Amino acid sequence: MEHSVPVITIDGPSGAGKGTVCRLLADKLGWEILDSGAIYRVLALASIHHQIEPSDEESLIPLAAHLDVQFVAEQNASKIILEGEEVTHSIRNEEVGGVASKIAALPRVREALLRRQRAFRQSPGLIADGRDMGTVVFPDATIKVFLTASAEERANRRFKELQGKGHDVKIGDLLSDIQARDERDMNRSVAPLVPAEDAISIDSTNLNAHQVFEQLLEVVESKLK
Ligand SMILES: Nc1ncnc2c1ncn2[C@@H]1O[C@H](COP(=O)(O)OP(=O)(O)O)[C@@H](O)[C@H]1O
Ligand SMILES: Nc1ccn([C@@H]2O[C@H](COP(=O)(O)OP(=O)(O)O)[C@@H](O)[C@H]2O)c(=O)n1
Repeated sequence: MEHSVPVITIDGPSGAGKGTVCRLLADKLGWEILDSGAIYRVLALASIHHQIEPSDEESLIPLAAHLDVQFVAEQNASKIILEGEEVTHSIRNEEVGGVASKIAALPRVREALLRRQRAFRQSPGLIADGRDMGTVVFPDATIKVFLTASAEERANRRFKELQGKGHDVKIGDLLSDIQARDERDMNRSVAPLVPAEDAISIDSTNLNAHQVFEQLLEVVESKLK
């Protein structure tokens, strides 16, 4: 049965600019956002707090199924609360990203998070950011986008972002973290990072965020007409 609430999926690797373009599009259309990566990151942080190893699928499944997380909408962003504690910023480091991508390779953990992700589909529409939004979570999405950029450019973007926040980071370390995460995300057996067959691909290596948004908006406006 066709779902009446439209979804735009934006999948791609770390640092491609998905979050940035999702926010611009959500502002423009007045739609909700699903940051699915944040759910995997919150689960990763919860596993660290509870001292559960990323390979311990049996313990991670109930943790995923009962994850006590809230996304509280604020004016410009959304605040993320895990077990009563604000984790909006603490989930954003590379350690948590690395654990998230290990946990995300476990099929039954992904399964346990499916319903929670689909519940974000609410009127007037949803923009879903992740790795498998168009392939697995919302296969019937109205518009599917696969956003990429070279690994070097993505590492460079993260470098600038983290430096801007006062973190002492090395670009070489960021590049190897990104490459390790790409490798795991693309080669896992379940919901690997691949473009959906019906996705539109955009390579943002030589485009700024505004140019990517303009390209996307053209596609969206012609499809939603
Ligand atoms: N097209 C672009 N060109 C340059 N920098 C970008 C572009 N899109 C996003 N950025 C910056 O790159 C970093 C990563 O973007 P983000 O949206 O978080 O990527 P993702 O959600 O795909 O991991 C951020 O600091 C963001 O401001
Ligand atoms: N839909 C999704 C979203 C994230 N993930 C996993 O969660 C990790 C963190 O996702 P993220 O979107 O926050 O990562 P960044 O792109 O922000 O670096 C990814 O490396 C994936 O392994 C996933 O498997 N499926």
